[in-house]
Amino acid sequence: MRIEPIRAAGGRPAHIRHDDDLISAKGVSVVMARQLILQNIDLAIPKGSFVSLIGPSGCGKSTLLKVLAGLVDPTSGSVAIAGLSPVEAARKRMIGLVFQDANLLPWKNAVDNASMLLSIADKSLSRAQLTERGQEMLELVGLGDSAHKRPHELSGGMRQRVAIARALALDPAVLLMDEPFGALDAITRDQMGQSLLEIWQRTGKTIVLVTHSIDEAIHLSRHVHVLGIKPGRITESLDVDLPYPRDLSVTEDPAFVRLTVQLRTMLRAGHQPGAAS
Ligand SMILES: Nc1ncnc2c1ncn2[C@@H]1O[C@H](COP(=O)(O)OP(=O)(O)OP(=O)(O)O)[C@@H](O)[C@H]1O
Repeated sequence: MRIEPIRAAGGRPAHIRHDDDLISAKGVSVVMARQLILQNIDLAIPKGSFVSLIGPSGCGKSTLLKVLAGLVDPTSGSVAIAGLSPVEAARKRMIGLVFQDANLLPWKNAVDNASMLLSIADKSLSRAQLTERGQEMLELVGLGDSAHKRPHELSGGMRQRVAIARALALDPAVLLMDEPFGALDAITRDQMGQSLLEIWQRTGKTIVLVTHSIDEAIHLSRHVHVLGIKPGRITESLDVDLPYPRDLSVTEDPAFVRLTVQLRTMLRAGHQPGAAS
């Protein structure tokens, strides 16, 4: 993985499809247990972008992320990741996943947890190579000094950093994150968001983040897609035209406050079942 210095990132409106779209979903609907969970989702996510999905509880954000990850098949419509099906992309190690629970192996230390998926994916790597890679990823997430600590010796935020390191060790093109900071206190959550932003700018990964937090979505993302409920569908998309690099002081910027008000209004509309898109 090439790790770049932090740089400013450009962008373009979310709804315009380009050749540089890494992820595209067209007309995706999902029916589960005879319920229409997702309806006619169109998404175009440019390579290197940071996109958030936000919406009321139960609107289908996690299901949509699972569709992108190849863990749930759409009932109709299609998804492509760099022209491949999500299952093929996952097989080629192009997708990294991070969930709310870090799910670390309690008997392994941080560096072994960080290299755990890589050790399964690439049997040709020696133990020394795995350790080197795990250590490199721990440095990237700011945990270089904690390589030998076991999960019970780490805070919740530190465990999530290891989970991010574990996903990045595969050098995926896409990082799909489902409420990764949802269980953390507000200050740790802010710090984790800031770290994620720096990791994104250093690695150039394409990140899709599911979040319930309006501030987190605006602080981190280039584009925010709002989902409405019953059925789950994209009701609005918002471009966050705040320059990168961003730090937490951006939250005091009047433009940030305006965007949070705008997003809150969009979310309110999406809370009405079947509200028009
Ligand atoms: N395997 C499944 N079988 C049947 N229904 C399911 C299944 N998985 C999810 N659902 C339903 O799909 C809907 C969307 O669930 P999902 O977890 O995707 O929503 P969400 O927006 O991520 O919710 P939250 O914000 O609370 O995590 C819910 O009504 C849920 O009960």
